[in-house]
Amino acid sequence: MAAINVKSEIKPLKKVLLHRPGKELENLTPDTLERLLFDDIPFLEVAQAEHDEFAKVLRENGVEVVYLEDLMADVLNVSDEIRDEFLYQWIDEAGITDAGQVKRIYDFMMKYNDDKKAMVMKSIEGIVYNELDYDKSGSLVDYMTDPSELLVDPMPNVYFTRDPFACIGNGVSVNRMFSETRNRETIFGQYIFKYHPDYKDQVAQYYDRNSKVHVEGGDILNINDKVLAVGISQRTQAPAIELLAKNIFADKDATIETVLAFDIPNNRAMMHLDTVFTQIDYDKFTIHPGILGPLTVYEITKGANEGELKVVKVESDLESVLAKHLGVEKVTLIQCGGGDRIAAEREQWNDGSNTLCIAPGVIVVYQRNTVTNEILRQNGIKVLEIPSAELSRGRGGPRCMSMPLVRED
Ligand SMILES: NC(=[NH2+])NCCC[C@H](N)C(=O)O
Repeated sequence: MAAINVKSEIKPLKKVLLHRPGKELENLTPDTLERLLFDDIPFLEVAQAEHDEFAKVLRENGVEVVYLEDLMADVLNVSDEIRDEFLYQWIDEAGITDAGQVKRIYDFMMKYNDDKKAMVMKSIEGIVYNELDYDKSGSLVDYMTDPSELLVDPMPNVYFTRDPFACIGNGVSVNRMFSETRNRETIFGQYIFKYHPDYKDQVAQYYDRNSKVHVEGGDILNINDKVLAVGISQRTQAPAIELLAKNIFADKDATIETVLAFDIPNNRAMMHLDTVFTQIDYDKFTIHPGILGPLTVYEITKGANEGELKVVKVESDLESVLAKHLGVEKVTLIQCGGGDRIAAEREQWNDGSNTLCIAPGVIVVYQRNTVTNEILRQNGIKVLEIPSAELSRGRGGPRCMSMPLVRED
């Protein structure tokens, strides 16, 4: 099978990419929460235990779990040139411009040279100024920097591996993110798909992280081998969807014929398409009641001439659009929180609609969404619960915390 193969949201999951949260979470402070897109500071030990449970449930159900930090360590072990290219790019994108500081950070990171995984984890964790060895007497910049300050920001959202890049068919979209903090995460995607021996020269690339417009993986849903759905959301812009569609259509090997752009509300509770609905079976979805009702969807196909698009606006409802494109008579939409507004809003906030489907009718969910989980069971879905007191503080659920690399066809 191809190195990347993801042509649905529900077919048996064979291989998935995760990141086990590390000390980057301990570099969150009340002042940085908003900028770093967290709502609270998770207790690391418990978050890690919860995450290990997530990986365990996946493995027990036949899924191969690979970690971003291991793939990146392999990449940095390929050659010293690649390692240096990464380190300097990572330092640059952390906003370090002073040549003296660049050198000190580089030298500091090279202490991890014998343990590339530790180097990767440190690059995610961030660096406090006083961790570096330095002699202030040579630099005004150093005198003016508070030693207890974070010189390099942490990347606390890396455990949401769904977003910085996204597998589409046999290719990948290496994204340009909505926020500066998350844009640094896409460096990992760039290096893994360019240099990792398992992926190098084998994976079509449908988006460039240097693009000016943003798209995030949480908005990208592989409906089937012919149809891709993308949310127009807080995180994903219309011009980015056009670019993505053009690049996919230009790939002779890609099977996708239609890109559906769903116009969803632009707010944090519904930041991505996958925070409002996820597919859980051939004809079933969990959804946030907030998007029920009339919905505008744009059907994008190839235009008359090479490189052009045809866009048709469809005013419809979610059920009809999904049924049409899935080729089923009817789809069942299972509402987060049932019919109860307070339960719906609470459980939606804790990612009750953000499930990871590992086989038709089998999903991984957060245990805390008790109302929604019970309703899912009543609908015949096999619900695998994972603990979620700490992981949920980052506002992402099992789908956000995973990037499928291979699903069965
Ligand atoms: N696919 C998702 N819904 N991801 C959720 C990501 C949450 C993350 N804290 C952010 O704000 O970016």
